[in-house]
Amino acid sequence: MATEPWKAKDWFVSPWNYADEAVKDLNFAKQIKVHDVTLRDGEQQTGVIFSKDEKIRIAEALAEAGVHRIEAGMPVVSASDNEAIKEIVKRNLGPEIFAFARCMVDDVKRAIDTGVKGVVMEIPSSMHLVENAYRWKMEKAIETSIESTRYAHDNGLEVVFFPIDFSRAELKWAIDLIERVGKEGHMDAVALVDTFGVLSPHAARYFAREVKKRLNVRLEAHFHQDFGMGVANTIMALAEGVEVMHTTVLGIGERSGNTPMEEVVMALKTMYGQDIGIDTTKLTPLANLVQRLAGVQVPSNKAIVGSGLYQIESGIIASWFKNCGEQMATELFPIRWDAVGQPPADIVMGKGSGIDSVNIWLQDLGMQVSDDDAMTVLQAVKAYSLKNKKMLSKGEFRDLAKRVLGKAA
Ligand SMILES: CC(=O)SCCNC(=O)CCNC(=O)[C@H](O)C(C)(C)COP(=O)(O)OP(=O)(O)OC[C@H]1O[C@@H](n2cnc3c(N)ncnc32)[C@H](O)[C@@H]1OP(=O)(O)O
Ligand SMILES: O=C(O)CCC(=O)C(=O)O
Repeated sequence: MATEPWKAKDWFVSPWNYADEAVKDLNFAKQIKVHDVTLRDGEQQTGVIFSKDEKIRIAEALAEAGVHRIEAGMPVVSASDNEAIKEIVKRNLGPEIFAFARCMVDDVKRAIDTGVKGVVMEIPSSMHLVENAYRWKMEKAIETSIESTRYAHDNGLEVVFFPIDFSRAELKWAIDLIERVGKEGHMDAVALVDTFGVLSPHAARYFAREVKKRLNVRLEAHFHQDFGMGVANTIMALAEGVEVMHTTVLGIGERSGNTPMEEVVMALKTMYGQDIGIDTTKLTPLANLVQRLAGVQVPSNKAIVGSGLYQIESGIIASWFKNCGEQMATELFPIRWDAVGQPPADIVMGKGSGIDSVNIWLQDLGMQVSDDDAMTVLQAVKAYSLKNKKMLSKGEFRDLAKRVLGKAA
């Protein structure tokens, strides 16, 4: 590892992330893999609908970014999903392709028919959800899990067992049941599932540790964002040796969504020294593609991929940028724009602008003005921005500057 891994060409994070005392209990797996669920759980975000072709386009972009595994969908949801999964398998894009299924032999048959390598198999696992939401007896959940996971395995599929609401179940009891399904049925991996995003980071470590003690299979983290904890929880689980993280592009997904891939990937790389092999320069183009095809609004300040992250309005920051230049851009941005495929930093003009911003824009227009005139323009910019509740375009700035300085437009 580099001697100062917190400060590299492309990033500058806190040195404390690497302090011996801070890292002593972190036990990351040698190879951490991304299992992308944008095409299944991501599409479960209300109102998000991907056509077959859109799913294929997203799968291609995920493959280009180096995602290790794609959950391409649930065949029973629609004929279009079924066809999309088949086509994604056929294209042999690079990542392993999995399908999602209920713990039902019929669902597994549909997965087999698509040609996928593996299947993520869901079953409710908390007593309250089984009784209240499914109105089943627990024994039914166990029997159908055993029968269907065995069927999947016997037919050549890799099985990731997916206990819905695992994080709200009585832990020891749930592990006992899962152990039984593993013995009498089959599982190659178990997902630590926080269906309702109700796990805290300290409990995520405990969760991973307790399951790891008892189940000798690969563990995978599937966390939701109801309290915004998905990223922290995923990293804490990975720090306990969990090998696979389930994420979506932009964190789209059911309710407040899933763990956003771009955030975990960049946090792992910069704050934990874990490069998991994703081409991070593809993160913003991938996010832009998914945003467009999903038709969702993404806040401009969204971590890593937001459209406004490298726009500098605040005058003080604009002065920092003037002094640091592109060379020392990580003094004011924790990650360089090109490392995540963002456009270069840009000074924009608005109510928060300062004198350096105005002088830079005036210079760009070829206007040499006195300090007093620059101040007059700055005050006019602030008034204009406040009145119109917007930033100024280059054209608006030029017209305003010429008007207040008494020059012909
Ligand atoms: C926490 C979450 O994320 S929930 C979101 C889950 N994802 C989705 O719902 C994806 C979109 N859903 C759909 O397209 C449809 O709901 C489908 C195709 C999945 C199912 O179709 P539906 O018309 O709702 O139900 P369908 O009648 O086919 O199946 C219901 C049966 O599945 C059984 N079932 C439900 N979940 C499971 C499971 N995990 N394992 C085994 N059986 C299950 C039910 O008990 C019921 O059985 P029964 O007919 O013997 O009573
Ligand atoms: O129930 C399902 O179909 C999906 C469940 C899920 O993604 C979750 O529990 O987080």
